[in-house]
Amino acid sequence: MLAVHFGAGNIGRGFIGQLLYQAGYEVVFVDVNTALVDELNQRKAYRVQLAAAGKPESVVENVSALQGADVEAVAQAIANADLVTTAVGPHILPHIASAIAAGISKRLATSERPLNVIACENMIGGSAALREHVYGFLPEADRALAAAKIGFPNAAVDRIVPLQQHDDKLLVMVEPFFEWAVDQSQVVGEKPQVAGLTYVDDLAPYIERKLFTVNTGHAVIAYLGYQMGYATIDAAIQNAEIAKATRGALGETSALLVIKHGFDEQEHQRYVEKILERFTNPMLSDEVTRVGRSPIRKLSAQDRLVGPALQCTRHGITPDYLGLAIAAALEFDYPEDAEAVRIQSDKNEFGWEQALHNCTGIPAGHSLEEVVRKQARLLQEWTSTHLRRGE
Ligand SMILES: NC(=O)C1=CN([C@@H]2O[C@H](COP(=O)(O)OP(=O)(O)OC[C@H]3O[C@@H](n4cnc5c(N)ncnc54)[C@H](O)[C@@H]3O)[C@@H](O)[C@H]2O)C=CC1
Ligand SMILES: O=P(O)(O)OC[C@H]1O[C@](O)(CO)[C@@H](O)[C@@H]1O
Repeated sequence: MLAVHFGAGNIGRGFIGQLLYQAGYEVVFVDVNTALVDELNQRKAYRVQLAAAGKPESVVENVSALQGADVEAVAQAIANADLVTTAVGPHILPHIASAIAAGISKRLATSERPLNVIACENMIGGSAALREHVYGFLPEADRALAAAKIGFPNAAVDRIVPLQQHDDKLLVMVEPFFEWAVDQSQVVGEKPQVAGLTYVDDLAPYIERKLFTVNTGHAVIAYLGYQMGYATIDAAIQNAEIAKATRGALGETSALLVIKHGFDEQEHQRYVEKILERFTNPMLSDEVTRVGRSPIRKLSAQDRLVGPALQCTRHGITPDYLGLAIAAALEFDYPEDAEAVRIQSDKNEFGWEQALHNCTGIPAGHSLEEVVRKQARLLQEWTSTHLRRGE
């Protein structure tokens, strides 16, 4: 069995590639990082280490890699594949679409075998979004055939894989926990059998539970932690005020999720506690600047902060703590993050309110705007007085 996986990065190697290998797939990675592609082709294997006592390791074998620019080779691999997956980042999906379309056209010309393409990204409707991009490159004649033979089931993926800094370029350290849920209603042909992959009828509750708990909680810690001078998530969450704000924000999203999806309150609270415990893992050493990366994406109306905050206001829940994190995200001035730099320059050029509207799409006069404004003042007090670490 052959799987083509776009993105040989942290999640690609540390999660999806590992599970596919364990399920018996030969995995061909596609990446634009030449050093990574060369190393994978030279060694045909890499190590995955668990961030747990004793750092247990396993080896992923039977792997190789293609350069993303080699569209002909990538298309040929897709034509032969049994499964295609991605973990490149939401903003990269449009850039891999033409190669996937070329592969689909090649495949449809010679075979009737169904194929599923699963985007494993932190976004709602990732595979559906990729499908739109791919269809933009498919010739008219292939679209009807593709609709019957090529599935794009949406997925939710959860495993914390921080930035890697090892002498061994391929080694990847991951947390023990993982969850991969796929919408089975969109699968064509036989469902790929991968241990650790769970098929669900309705993905919405899974992805919202994950995005509005793991990613919301993480974002709250990252943006408040950055403001208060912490380098890593596990250090930041030790701060009592940050811990309180994180629990507060997850209290707001929990109330929303329980109303929206009918989750059992106690069971959901156990899920929240498990997530909070994952954030404290000192072996992950996960930088707040990684977790806070791309703040414009993270502040967008559907994403982990503004998404639940807007929905909270519609359900009578005041999103004070989410508002605090939104205010902190607007202050994330990490110079190596292009989106952070853009927000700061927008604030300078157009003012705080306009920058808030530009990033979040919160309509002028919306009650959430007032909540964020109030929390921005609170944040200023925090950071200018006793809470900035080391002062
Ligand atoms: N790291 C984590 O803990 C988790 C990440 N995710 C999601 O997984 C996705 C990937 O994240 P990471 O693995 O952390 O990022 P990463 O930066 O480690 O990996 C992304 C890889 O994609 C490659 N890439 C970039 N442009 C490409 C192109 N045009 N064609 C092929 N490959 C290309 C990069 O060279 C890199 O190797 C994101 O959507 C992220 O939100 C989801 C759950 C957990
Ligand atoms: O990968 P993104 O969307 O930039 O956000 C970082 C977040 O995603 C994760 O990498 C994985 O869920 C988390 O560690 C963090 O909440």
